Amino acid sequence: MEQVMWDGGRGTGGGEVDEERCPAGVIVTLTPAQPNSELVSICTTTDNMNKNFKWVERGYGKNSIKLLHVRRDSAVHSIKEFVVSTQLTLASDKDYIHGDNADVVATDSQKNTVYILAKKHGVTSPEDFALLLCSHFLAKYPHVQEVVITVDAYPWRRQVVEGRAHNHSFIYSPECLHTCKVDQKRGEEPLVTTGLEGMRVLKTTQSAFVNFVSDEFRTLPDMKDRIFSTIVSSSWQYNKHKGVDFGKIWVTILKIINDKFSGPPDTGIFSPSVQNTVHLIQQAALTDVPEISQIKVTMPNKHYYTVDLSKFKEVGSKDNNEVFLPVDTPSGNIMAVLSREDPCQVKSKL
Ligand SMILES: O=c1[nH]c(=O)c2[nH]c(=O)[nH]c2[nH]1
Repeated sequence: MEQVMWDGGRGTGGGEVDEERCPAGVIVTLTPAQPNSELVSICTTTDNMNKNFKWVERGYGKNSIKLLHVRRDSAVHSIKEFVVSTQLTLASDKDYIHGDNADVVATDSQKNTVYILAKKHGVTSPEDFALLLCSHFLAKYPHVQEVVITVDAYPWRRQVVEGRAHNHSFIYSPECLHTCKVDQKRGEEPLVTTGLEGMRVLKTTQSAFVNFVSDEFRTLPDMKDRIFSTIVSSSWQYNKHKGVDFGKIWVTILKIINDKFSGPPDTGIFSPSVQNTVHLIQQAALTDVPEISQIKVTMPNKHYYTVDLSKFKEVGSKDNNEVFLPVDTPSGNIMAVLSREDPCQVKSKL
């Protein structure tokens, strides 16, 4: 679609079409003048998209569709609370170019589909529900070219009361969120990406950062023993989707992150840098989980600075390694994406 930003109202009293500046054969929409701003008009062509332009991406859907599903097939109930977003890309672009809605599956209908499929098929993992939605939209609407579904799962856990798992009571345990995205193009296999977000952890020792660039810009001293705190986010791509136990793999990767950050309970694990901890996690995940082809890990370095108490007589003579100032921003931001050199090698082993 060709849009020409045009100041047609300037100096004309507003709202009048300037024939010279807006070429013939175009529809002119005059937007009302904003207070204290110049009148801006938009010229929209009725022809096909300007040949000088091409689509990079287009799609439409409903975001943040909230859903609680309760399984009640016995006295023991189970719940899943999801926030689902849908996005369809149609084979034709006539909706964008001409405003022709004949092929448009309304975002409202997309939202209804989420509830209807949850009722008909139930809900197991976020990934399986996203895969179900993708295959439904592609099968039902032959003119849909691509479907992208994202699901964020809320961290509900069954309550334990008097040492026993409760039949129908749950507690919100926001240790971290389970997210996922499934992207399926017509005629292709779905690409499943799972994520883990917002896992805030802190350890009080077994972390150092020394021997980094020393020049006129450096003020940070070598730190042989420091607090290490971060909010881990991670996402990994699957190289298959059939027969995968997504829930089990999510727990496996959560455990790897915990193991490589915390280490054994008595001794911990030494971290010479956030970068190295990120890499240890990625290496272990790609080694232990053959179903994934790559993994991204992001670890902001949430700084805790030692408070300078040296001027205070009562405590000044003693080293302070107990009282710290938590610093919200800025934080260091360390990330890496690690992939298999040859994803086919692992596929053949599966
Ligand atoms: O583990 C760290 N990596 C860095 O790159 C860095 N930079 C910094 O100021 N502190 C740290 N810590």
